[in-house]
Amino acid sequence: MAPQLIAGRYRVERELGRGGMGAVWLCRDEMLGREVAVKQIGALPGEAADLARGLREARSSAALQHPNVVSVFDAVDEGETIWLVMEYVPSRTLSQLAREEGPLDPRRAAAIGAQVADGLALAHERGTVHRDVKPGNVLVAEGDHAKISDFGIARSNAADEHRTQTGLLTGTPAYFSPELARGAESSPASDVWALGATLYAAVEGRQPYAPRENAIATLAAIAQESPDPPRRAGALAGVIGHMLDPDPEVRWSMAQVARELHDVAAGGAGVQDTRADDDGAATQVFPAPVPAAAPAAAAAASSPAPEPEPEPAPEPEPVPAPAPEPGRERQRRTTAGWWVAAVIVVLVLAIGGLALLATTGDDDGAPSADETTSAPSGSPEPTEENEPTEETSEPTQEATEPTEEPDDTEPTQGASGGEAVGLVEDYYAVLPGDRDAGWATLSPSLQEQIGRDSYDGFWSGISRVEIVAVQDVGGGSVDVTLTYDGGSRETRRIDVGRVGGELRIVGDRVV
Ligand SMILES: Nc1ncnc2c1ncn2[C@@H]1O[C@H](COP(=O)(O)OP(=O)(O)OP(=O)(O)O)[C@@H](O)[C@H]1O
Repeated sequence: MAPQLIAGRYRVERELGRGGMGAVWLCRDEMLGREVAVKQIGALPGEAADLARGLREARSSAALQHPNVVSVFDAVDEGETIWLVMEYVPSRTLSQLAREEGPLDPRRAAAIGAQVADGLALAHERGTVHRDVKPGNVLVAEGDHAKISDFGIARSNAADEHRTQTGLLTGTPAYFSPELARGAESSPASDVWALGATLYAAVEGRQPYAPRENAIATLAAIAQESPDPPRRAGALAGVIGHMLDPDPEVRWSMAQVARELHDVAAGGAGVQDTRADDDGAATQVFPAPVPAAAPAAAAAASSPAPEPEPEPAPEPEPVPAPAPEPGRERQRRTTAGWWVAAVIVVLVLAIGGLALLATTGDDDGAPSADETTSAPSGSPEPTEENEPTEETSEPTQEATEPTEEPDDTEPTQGASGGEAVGLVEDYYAVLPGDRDAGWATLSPSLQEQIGRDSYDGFWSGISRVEIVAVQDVGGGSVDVTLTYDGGSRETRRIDVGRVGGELRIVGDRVV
């Protein structure tokens, strides 16, 4: 039965939804006169102490103020029940969105993912791991403003992880990384995997690992096999590939993920996923299709996410990898042997006294409670029927990418090689610190293509950019090789011209 007044202060207005741990209520905070979302967390058998510790950490996560993180205002302990008081976000979860609208356009998914990655990157910087990143925990509000929720079960890095004191395993198996599935502790890298799996599900309309008969079988599959390469991810494919790197040591950091997602969201062509397999051969597990005409966005220089075409278009096919085919990595992991599954089973039985508590809210594609108004699903795994269908129209990259044709609405005159090199050096010298100055270096039509929000979003995730090499390639164009934050490196072709007599950057793409 619905409570009426929680903690003597929060007046219940209606139920917002239910997850594996309990209900979430829309309440009015009578003290502060504002609406809040209050989540009920039932104590698990023998877990009171652990829960209390988790809640202390939830309180400390209230200090995590970020526009893309659902704020936690309070945690109220009322004996058997604990209430988490959060910012109310009128929204749909990402899983609801995908279910209602079909698989997302890759650039839209990248834009949502970039915001979530921004929030998670800050959490990681502060030493907090989310531990339950999944589509059901991504709240998407008006204008696709995304927030990651459920930091309530997050723990600081030092704390006990997915395994609780009595051995219950918390989290959502479908979004477990391979190392977690093998029994490792959660880490920032496992959050990166989970966000990769979340974006995969958003664009593909299915989870990276098809639901199995039970959670342990799902974990075994994750531990042993690579997911099928995404087929609809377009420019997002390479980023997802890096996020789903089976090796947590090599997997990108959340900060790098954020940067790359902003770039794709802003129209960038995306990265190739070229990682070496055991033979040292480059294996494109998830190649990013790069249409010949794609202009690629610039360090933010790119067009905003195009609107999806109304007409269905054929699915973009992954670019064939040169030598070893995408299935190779999958095969290598599969042949690692069934012992992995056995280890998982033994581990779970040993630590858990048979208990495996897997949160299974709408994250897995199951209908959310606010759609079904039913009790939380007792089914350990979601059903395929609840996944977004694949029939939904998906614009091809070719259809949605802006072309490289010069913008004839903006008369430009060429620049000399020296002028172009000088302008590019000046441009990167002011970034990322002075975004206004950087922005002013772009021609008006490039500014219009990119959008100031995307530009700021891209550069706000970077603390240092350095020019490694710069080369005049003629015609007012310059190839510049950059490193971001001393890590990721890319080469961009920057086109410079005179607009109204002033030197400006008129084009930019990854080469
Ligand atoms: N801060 C919030 N503002 C608005 N709605 C929310 C908020 N938090 C949760 N909800 C709604 O309540 C539903 C249930 O949330 P909850 O966090 O319990 O689900 P879950 O993440 O699927 O479950 P679990 O806790 O098992 O991971 C969500 O699907 C969402 O629709």
